[in-house]
Amino acid sequence: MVCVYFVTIIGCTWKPRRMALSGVHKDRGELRIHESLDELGTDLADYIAELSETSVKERGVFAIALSGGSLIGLMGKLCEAPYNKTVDWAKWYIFWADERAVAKNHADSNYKLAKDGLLSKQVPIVPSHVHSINDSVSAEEAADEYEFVIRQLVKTRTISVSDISDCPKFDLILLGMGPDGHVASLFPNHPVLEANDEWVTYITDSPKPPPERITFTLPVINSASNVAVVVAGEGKAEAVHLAIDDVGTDCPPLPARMVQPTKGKLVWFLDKPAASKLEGSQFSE
Ligand SMILES: O=C(O)[C@H](O)[C@@H](O)[C@H](O)[C@H](O)COP(=O)(O)O
Repeated sequence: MVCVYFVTIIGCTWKPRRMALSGVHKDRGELRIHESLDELGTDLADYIAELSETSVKERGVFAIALSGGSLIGLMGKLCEAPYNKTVDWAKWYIFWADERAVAKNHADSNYKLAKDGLLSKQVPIVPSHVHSINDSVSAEEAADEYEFVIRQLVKTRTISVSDISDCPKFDLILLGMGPDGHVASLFPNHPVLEANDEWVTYITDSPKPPPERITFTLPVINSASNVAVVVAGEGKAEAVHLAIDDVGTDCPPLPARMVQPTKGKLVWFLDKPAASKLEGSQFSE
């Protein structure tokens, strides 16, 4: 089905995509607004499969970082035809942009979420390429250890390196966003937003349970070649508006607004309810 929309979003130029409306915001990246979650899932799977192909062609590997939350369910189509057969899974190296400090078999574990929803499906991911975060040490130790692992993989260029800093340059970092505008475990007004020296850090007072978490810092997120923020539902519409529209500088920016890849590409995958408060947006079919 081809949907035609008439939309004006301030600062954007738009073109209809196969199943979505796609536009490039003047400074907040590409916006892809979908009619349904099913369409969003198909577009997301296409996008990840294309980036994987390009990266494997250029570098021989694909270094991808996942988050938790609804993102993993929305990635489900990747494990179905045609992607289960066409994606070069053996070249994937998988990381987590954030993790909760709980056991790997705990219902809150982002690793468990991804394992149950993706990694355990019929896709030939190499187990030694799955770099989960150590669940048997403190959050602080786990963050240090994870950064060390990433440093070793940057040395061997399994993960690329930024041309303008010493930061790792992941081929793709996938983020969800909470209704408060947090991404990974970077929460509004939290000192973790200022962590610039570490690649991976930890918090012990997350406003969203569980309290102890490990997270990539903003410099790492903003050094990636590609960052996708995947957001669905009306409950997040206000945060989407604050993260994308020109809202002035009276209030500190939401963490999601601080996602500004320096040289990489930012893409927002939204459904219509999540996009409903974008300034000047009027959807009509
Ligand atoms: O571990 C986490 O809590 C997540 O990584 C977190 O950053 C998540 O992506 C957002 O909270 C959105 O989650 P939902 O999509 O489920 O709202």
